[in-house]
Amino acid sequence: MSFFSKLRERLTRSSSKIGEGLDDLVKDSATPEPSRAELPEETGLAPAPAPGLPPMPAPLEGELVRSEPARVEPARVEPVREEAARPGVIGRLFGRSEAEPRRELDDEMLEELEEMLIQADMGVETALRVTANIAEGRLGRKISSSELKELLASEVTRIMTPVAKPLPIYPKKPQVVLVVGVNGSGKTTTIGKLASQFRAAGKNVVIAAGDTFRAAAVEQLQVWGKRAGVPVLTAPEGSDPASLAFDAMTRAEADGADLLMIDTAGRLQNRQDLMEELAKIVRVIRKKDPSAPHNTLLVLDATTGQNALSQVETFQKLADVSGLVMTKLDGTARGGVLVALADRFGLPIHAIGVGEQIDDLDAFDARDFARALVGLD
Ligand SMILES: Nc1nc2c(ncn2[C@@H]2O[C@H](COP(=O)(O)OP(=O)(O)OP(=O)(O)O)[C@@H](O)[C@H]2O)c(=O)[nH]1
Repeated sequence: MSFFSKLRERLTRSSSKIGEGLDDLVKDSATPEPSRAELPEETGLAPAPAPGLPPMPAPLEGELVRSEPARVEPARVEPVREEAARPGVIGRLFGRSEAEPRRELDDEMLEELEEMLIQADMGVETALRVTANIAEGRLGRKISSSELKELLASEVTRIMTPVAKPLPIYPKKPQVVLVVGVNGSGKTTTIGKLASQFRAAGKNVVIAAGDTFRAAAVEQLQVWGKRAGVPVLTAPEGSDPASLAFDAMTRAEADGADLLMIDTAGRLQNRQDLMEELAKIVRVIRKKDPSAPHNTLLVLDATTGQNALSQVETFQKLADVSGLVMTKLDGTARGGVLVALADRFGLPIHAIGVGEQIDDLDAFDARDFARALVGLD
C-alpha cells in the first residue's frame, strides 16, 4: 500500500472527518438543484454578489502571494460544477444520474465552515484566513461539497507546500541531528524509523541515547536500533547526556558515519534544566564540529492538537529548531493542527508518522496530506 493510501485510510478512519463535515455542511441547507429546464442559459458560473454581504476585505500586506493561487482556483473546480449541474448527457455518460446537492456560499455557511475548521484544530487565525480565501469571488454562488473539498484542499496545499521539505542531507560527516520534543511525542520511534530509512538508502548511521535519566527510553531506543540495524550508544543511567553526545561524536567520526542522531530528554516540567542540558549538548558537540548540530528536529504528537503550537514556541526558546516531524496522525481528529503550524511558524515539516511500524513514516507531501485531510482521493 502506498504511503498516501495509508495516510488517507488512517486519516479517514480516524475521527478527523473533515470530509464528512463538509458533506453535512452543504447537505443540511442545500436547496434542491433546479432541473435542466430551470437552469438559466448561462449557468450562472460567474460570481454573483451576495445580497447584504460586505465586500471582501483587501488582502493584508504580505498575503499577496498567498491569495494569488486562490484566484486561479475557480478554473479548476468549475468544470465539476458544470458537469454536476447538467446531469443529462454528460451525467449519463459518466454514470452520474443525480446532481450533487448545492448550497449558497453565504455568511452563515462561511461561519459554519470556519467553525468546522477550528474544530479540526486548524486554529482560529488559519481557519479565518482559509475561509476568507474560499469566499473570495464566490459569495452568492451555489457550491457542492466536492467543489468545497477541492477548494479547501487547494487552500491547505497552498499553505503547506512551502513547508514540505525533506530532511536536508549535507555532505558533512557526520551530519548531526539533534532530536527534541516532550516525552511520549514519538522521538524514539521517529529516530528508529528515520535510521532505518537512511540505512536502507545506504547511509551509515549512529544513534546516541541522550535521555540518560530514563532507562526505559534507552531500552526502547536499543530495540529500534536493532530493528534498523544501527548501533545505539548508551551511557550509565543518570550520567551526563553531553558527555554521551561527545563520545557519540567521537565514535561517529571514527566510524566514518554519515549521520549521528542524538535523542534527548523531554522533561518540560523543569524547563531551566532541560534548556541547560540541551545547551550543554550543543556546546560539547561543537567542540568537535563548530557547525553541529546540522538539524534540530522537533517531534510533535498530532493528538495534542493546539498544544503542539505552544510546544513549538517553547522548544524554539530551548533550542534552534530547524524542522518538525509530526507523529500519530493516525487516529486523531486533529490533523488540522499541521496547517496551523505551517501557517504560523513556517518551519519545514520533514516527515509525518501514521503508525507504530518501521515504515509508518514518510516525507511530508503537501497535496497528498491536504487531499487526505479533506477526504478526497
Ligand atoms: N499511532 C502511532 N503511534 C506512534 C507514532 N509514533 C510513535 N508512536 C507511539 O507513541 C508512543 C511514544 O513514542 P516514543 O517514540 O517512545 O516517544 P518518545 O518521545 O521517545 O517518548 P519518551 O521515550 O518517553 O521520551 C509509543 O507507544 C509509540 O509506539 C505514530 O506515528 N502513530
